Amino acid sequence: MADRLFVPWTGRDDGPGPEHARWHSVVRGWVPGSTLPAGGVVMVGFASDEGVRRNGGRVGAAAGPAALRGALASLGDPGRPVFDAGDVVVDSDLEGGQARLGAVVGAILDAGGLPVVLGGGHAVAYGSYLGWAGRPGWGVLNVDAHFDLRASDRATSGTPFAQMAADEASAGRDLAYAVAGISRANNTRVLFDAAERLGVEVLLDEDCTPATAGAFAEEFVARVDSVHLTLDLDALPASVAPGVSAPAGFGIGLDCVRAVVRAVVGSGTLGLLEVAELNPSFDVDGRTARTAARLIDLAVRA
Ligand SMILES: N=CN[C@@H](CCC(=O)O)C(=O)O
Ligand SMILES: [Mn+2]
Ligand SMILES: [Mn+2]
Repeated sequence: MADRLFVPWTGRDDGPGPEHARWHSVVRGWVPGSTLPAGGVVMVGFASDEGVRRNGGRVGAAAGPAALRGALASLGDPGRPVFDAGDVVVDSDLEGGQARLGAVVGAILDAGGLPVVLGGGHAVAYGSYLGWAGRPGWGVLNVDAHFDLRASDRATSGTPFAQMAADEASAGRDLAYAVAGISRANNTRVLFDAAERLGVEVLLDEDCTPATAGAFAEEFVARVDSVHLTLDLDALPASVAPGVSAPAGFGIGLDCVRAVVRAVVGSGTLGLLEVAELNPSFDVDGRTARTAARLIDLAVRA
């Protein structure tokens, strides 16, 4: 399937002039290989739910990037240059899509930009990783009810961090991976064992408060130079984020997720922001998309 180029955004229009500016009026198209101004943010969508399908989940996340753009569009001007590189569109060739996403992310990093990756099922994370793999000092901080460390002979939405760990091990490195929001009940012993074997730092959902989540993120950022921050929306309570494949029975408070985002942004180590698992077909009144849009806005607002 052909990838989608930038399409100009639309949204509420209160009149001309910078005082009325919103995301939709300031976002510009961006093509890999071109330059970026200082502080440039580049969004790229990963329109894919093939990994969710392979993982036995509820498909629909391929429509996530469009819903995220729709929810961002009418928020006020974020105050820094924002660009949109369009969507990597994936059919059954998930691996090909991940490779294409990696190439776009790598080009954004080469241009000095901050990639903001709009998922897509959580298989998006391995595609983003392919963009930073081999660059020194990177690590991945996941906010998720699930480890996504499944052993499998092919990529799914449940395998991205196992794939990263395997690639890093092949290159003689350890993957710096921490995850906040883990549900003890929704991950089997096999997955906890895999996490322990890989030295993954874990903060359970039941232990998350804004203070513990913020401190957990601060500890992680202290040991890396650049953070791939990936937000799986199923970490949030189902009432806040119904629009996902696997809604949470408990979930962690939005204030905990905000504490993580603030800690990473405040440390100056945010290297890549990613939102995963938005499934608009299960959303209620766009609340999951709106929440995700505010988290993106929180992370990039000047
Ligand atoms: N991204 C995938 N995450 C979960 C899905 C769990 C579920 O569907 O219950 C996983 O594989 O563990
Ligand atoms: Mn996940
Ligand atoms: Mn999850």
